[in-house]
Amino acid sequence: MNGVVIGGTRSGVGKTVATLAVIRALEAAGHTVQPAKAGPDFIDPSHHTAIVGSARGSDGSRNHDRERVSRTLDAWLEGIEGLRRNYARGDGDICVVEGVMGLYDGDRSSTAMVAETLDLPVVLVVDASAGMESVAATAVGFERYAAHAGRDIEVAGIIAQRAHGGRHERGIKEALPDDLTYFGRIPPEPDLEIPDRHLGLHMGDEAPIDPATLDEVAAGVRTDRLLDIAREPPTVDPGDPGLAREKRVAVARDEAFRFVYPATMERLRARSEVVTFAPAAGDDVPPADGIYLPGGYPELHAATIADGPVLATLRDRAAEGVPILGECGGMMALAESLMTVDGDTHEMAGVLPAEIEMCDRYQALDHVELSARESTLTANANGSLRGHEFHYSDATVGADARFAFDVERGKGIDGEHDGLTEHRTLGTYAHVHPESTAFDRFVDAL
Ligand SMILES: NC(=O)CC[C@H](N)C(=O)O
Repeated sequence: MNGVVIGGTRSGVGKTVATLAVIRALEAAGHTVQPAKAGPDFIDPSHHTAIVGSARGSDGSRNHDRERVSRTLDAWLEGIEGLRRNYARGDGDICVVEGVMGLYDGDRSSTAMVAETLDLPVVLVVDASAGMESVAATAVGFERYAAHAGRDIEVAGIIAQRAHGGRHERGIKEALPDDLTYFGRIPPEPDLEIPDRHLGLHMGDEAPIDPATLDEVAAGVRTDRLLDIAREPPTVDPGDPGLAREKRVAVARDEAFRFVYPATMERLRARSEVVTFAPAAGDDVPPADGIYLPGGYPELHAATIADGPVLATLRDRAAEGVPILGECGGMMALAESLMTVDGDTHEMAGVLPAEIEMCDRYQALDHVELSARESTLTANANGSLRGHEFHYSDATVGADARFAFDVERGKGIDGEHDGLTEHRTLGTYAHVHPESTAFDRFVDAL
């Protein structure tokens, strides 16, 4: 699958909207697009997933008929081979990879590292709202910096963000040197703003950009030029399809539990039967050999979750020794209590000895590395596990708390440990990527 990387000069330059416009433009031209996101974030990919597959070809037909979930590409979490495998499992004739932060930012997995690992060309999104020739100068700087940074990447050209048509656009195009291609512009347009909340933008299904507006914007993207530069990464075996599906895993999936890497679902589905349930809609946990509670926003649905049947069932299953994994928001539901920013305290499942309190700012936001202390559910061949933490909540743990991990980098639950464990239940602030193999261990432990 050919691909391109949409990199930015900085965070907040408009990469997500540019990426959505590129996806939409390529689909309108008849292509089947696999979206992807550099870095561990769950939110931007939800916007890709919400928009992909919704464009219609010029004959009015849909280009494909199934949901195409945006893939997470992180060189540090997945490793070089893992990242290439994850890419290779994508589905489409072209992959559009949205970068993270500025092109070179991030010492463990920058957009530039992802582009280099996959040998994909970079299209740079440059803010053109207050510049013309300077837009070109910025692009030249980003191109030249690759050699200085020792990154073997090609900055192929730019998308001008917040650029008007006519004189403004002409000025930018004329200023670009021959080796930088103009791939189009995104107009200054207030309807393209995606609303924020704690942890980032609203999710794609909650705050969709009006598709008609996006289509107008997509008309400014030069798909012919993008297709010219798109190329294929080094080939890699996409990995084994998995074992027999003897076991059943129940996965919470709703507005409260929504931070799930597609690779995680694939890994679970390849090795077990997956049933989903929606605690925020009042669902109970279906019968299963193991339970996975991903992160999300349980604090926004705490009263509904507390009133429903799910917490009592989690408590019973945990005591029966059913393996349960809760990541961040999932761990919060397994804790004793959850206090929201309004000061309301809700009782949670009470499996793990922690009281959770929502704060009004980030308590952690970074990659994490954990080493296993005692656990059947975790750790790869090196005894370490890589993940990502981002949350506003803080946990106060009881003196009797038992932890599965020491924190090698990051914050974990108390600054030194992560992975509260009781019975065969594990709660982490880390979101683990399946390429760091925790999920194989989890499924094996069923
Ligand atoms: N990453 C998550 O699952 C976040 C959980 C919760 N919304 C918090 O901010 O703490």
